[in-house]
Amino acid sequence: MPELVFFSGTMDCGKSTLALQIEHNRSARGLQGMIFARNDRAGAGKLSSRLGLVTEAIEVADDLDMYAYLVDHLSRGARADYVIADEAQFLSPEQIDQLARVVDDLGLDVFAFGITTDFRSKLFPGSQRLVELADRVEVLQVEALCWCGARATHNARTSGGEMVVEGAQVVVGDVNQAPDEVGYEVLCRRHHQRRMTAASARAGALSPDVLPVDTLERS
Ligand SMILES: Nc1ncnc2c1ncn2[C@@H]1O[C@H](COP(=O)(O)OP(=O)(O)O)[C@@H](O)[C@H]1O
Ligand SMILES: Cc1cn([C@H]2C[C@H](O)[C@@H](COP(=O)(O)O)O2)c(=O)[nH]c1=O
Repeated sequence: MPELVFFSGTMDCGKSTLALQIEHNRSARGLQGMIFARNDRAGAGKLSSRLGLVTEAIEVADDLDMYAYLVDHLSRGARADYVIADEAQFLSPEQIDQLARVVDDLGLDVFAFGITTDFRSKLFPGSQRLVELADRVEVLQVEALCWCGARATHNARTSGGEMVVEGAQVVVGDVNQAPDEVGYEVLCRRHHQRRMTAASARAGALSPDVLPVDTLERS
């Protein structure tokens, strides 16, 4: 049975790498994928991984009907055996419905990859719809880690190393940015709730006025 699968995780946990591996394994067996992406850091029309691999993709615009696009592609005699959608958190709920229809009406597997929550730990609308509709939600097995060593479960947006909680939901960016730039850092829930990034924890540990993290966490 074809499926809609949502591979979800924090930033930097290997989602795009897995998307490229699925694409590689299937195309090595002669299958033809339709690859969609939106707002990839490598630029429009790309699906890229931090491991350095990149492939061409259809850039999903706000008004793209993904189901109609596939129907048109197939009716022109072109092939599509499966669908990959990276950065799926940026798709609209309507576009996720279209992907579900691709599974149900066209009989294709759809593999969607994305982060579930934003920097304020609120669901992206596209991810919410994926959780509602997916046949399976798969959490990636390689754990991204918080600076404290715990499994990272949340995405923080940082400015000058400090966590920020105000701003637009969508700001394309990366982890490990220079400290003076807006970037992202993955954290465990405890440190996301306490707004403690690696930089602020380090600063706290250096300040004689601040209790060590261990003491804070026992209180
Ligand atoms: N130099 C490296 N050596 C080994 N693995 C790396 C290296 N750089 C990045 N990675 C791996 O790549 C992962 C990020 O992959 P990527 O597919 O870009 O993540 P995502 O799409 O989830 O943001 C990291 O979690 C890490 O496992
Ligand atoms: C948390 C959060 C992230 N983003 C952006 C930042 C990146 O461009 C992508 C995530 O890409 P990745 O391949 O999973 O690293 O999402 C955003 O726009 N808003 C946020 O709150």
